[in-house]
Amino acid sequence: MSLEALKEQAAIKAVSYIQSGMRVGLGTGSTAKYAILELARKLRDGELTNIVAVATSIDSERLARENGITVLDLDPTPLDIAIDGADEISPTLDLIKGLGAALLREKIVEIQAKEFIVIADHTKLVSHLGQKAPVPVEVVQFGIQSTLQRLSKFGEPKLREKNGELLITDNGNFIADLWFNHPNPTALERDLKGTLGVVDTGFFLGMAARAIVAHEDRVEEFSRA
Ligand SMILES: O=C[C@H](O)[C@H](O)[C@H](O)COP(=O)(O)O
Repeated sequence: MSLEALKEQAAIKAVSYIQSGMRVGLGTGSTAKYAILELARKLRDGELTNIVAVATSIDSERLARENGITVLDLDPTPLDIAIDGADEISPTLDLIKGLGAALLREKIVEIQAKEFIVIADHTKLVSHLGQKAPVPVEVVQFGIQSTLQRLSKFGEPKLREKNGELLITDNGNFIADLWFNHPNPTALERDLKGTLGVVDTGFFLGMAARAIVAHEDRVEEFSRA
């Protein structure tokens, strides 16, 4: 089965947790896209009604609206559920996110969800964070070389590019992908957040309540202990 099919399977399972009347956080990326499309299908087919959503990126907001989902701005009311992909999922459901550059809005939305469900194909499972991916760090544009120098204390930061230009996030910032070799993501997250010029990081620690991961032969589901 293709990876795309696995992503779709995980997304469809996650959307089965959405009930009519819920406020839903919509993720960003190639896996979250399938959750948005499945939610839209259920609304169209009348399997769900009275759903409002908040999106974690301009792209996801556009996709949701184009498919008939009502998207509101985030306000302080809790969301019932948020569904999103991840770049790495540890055995304790800690995550690295942001290889799609949406980490800041994702964190702002998903922290407000009563239940955050992470969805993925099996290639995202790792034994420890940083095994396969750098942690994306959102940094302000001003003084970028100074911020990169401060970040180099923690690993090797590299400014992300897209189409030959520096990538600019939905929030007008840069992304520095930081390859790190640090045994304790909680301590690293604290240090990174305390670094001048850093807005936020792609560490999502203690946030996901449930993971739905599609393998070739089964869809595995596990909850935070
Ligand atoms: O910034 C992007 C997000 O954190 C994505 O959810 C993450 O990168 C996973 O994306 P994908 O499902 O495309 O692998």
